[in-house]
Amino acid sequence: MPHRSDPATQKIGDPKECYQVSKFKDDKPVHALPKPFDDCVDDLGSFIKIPESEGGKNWFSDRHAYDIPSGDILRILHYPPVESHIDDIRAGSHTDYGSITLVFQHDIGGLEIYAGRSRWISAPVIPDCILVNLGDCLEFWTNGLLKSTLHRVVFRSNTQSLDRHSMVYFCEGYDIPLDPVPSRLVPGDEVKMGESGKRMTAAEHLRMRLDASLAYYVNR
Ligand SMILES: O=C(O)CCC(=O)C(=O)O
Ligand SMILES: [Fe+2]
Repeated sequence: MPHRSDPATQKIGDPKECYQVSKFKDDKPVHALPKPFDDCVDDLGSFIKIPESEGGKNWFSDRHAYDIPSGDILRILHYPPVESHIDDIRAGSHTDYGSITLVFQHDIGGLEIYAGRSRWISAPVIPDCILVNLGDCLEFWTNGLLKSTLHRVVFRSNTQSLDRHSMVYFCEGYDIPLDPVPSRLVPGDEVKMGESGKRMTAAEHLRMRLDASLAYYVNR
C-alpha cells in the first residue's frame, strides 16, 4: 500500500518502495540495536540529568532494553527514478514517530532537514557517517526541550534519473508512557493522555501516526 509521509497535504503516496524488518522473536533471527544507539543512550540520560533515584542515566536505555517489546523497525528503502514527477518530493515532509532514527544513506543524497522560516537545509551523504534524527517520543519525553526533526527527501536534478537507496533504523518504544522525564531540565510534568483515556504510550502514538499516513487508502 503506498505510504504518504505527509498525509495532510499529499494526495498520493510517496514514489518509493521499502522493505521493513522488525525484531525477530522465539529463536528466529533478531536485530540488536545498532551499536551507535547502544553507545549513546546512556549519554542521553546523563545529559538530561535525570536523578539516579528516578532511573538516572539508564532512564532511556531501560526503556529500549532489547528484551522488552518495542516497535523497532529496520526499513530498507528504494526510491526509483521517475521520468516525470508531480513535484520534487521523494518522501514528503514528516517527523519520525519514535525516539531516535539512524539513517544510512548511500551515494545519492536528497535528504533535507527543516530549519524554520520556510528554509530546508541539505543533509549531505558523508561517507561512513550515520545521520541521527530525533523523533516525536523524544520530544514528548523532554516536553519540547529536544525537537522532533521535520525532514523530507527531494529529487536533485543531477540524480533524478538514478535510483536512491537508504536504510533507516527506527527506535520505537512500546508500552511506555510519553510523560516528561523526571529532570529539572525538562519543564512541566503534565501527563499526556491517549484516546483511550489512559496515559498515551509510544505504541499508541505510533499507531495513530501510521493510521493517519494510511487512512486515505483505507477510506477510499
Ligand atoms: O531515505 C531517507 O534518507 C530518509 C527516509 C525517512 O525519513 C523515513 O523513512 O522516515
Ligand atoms: Fe523519516
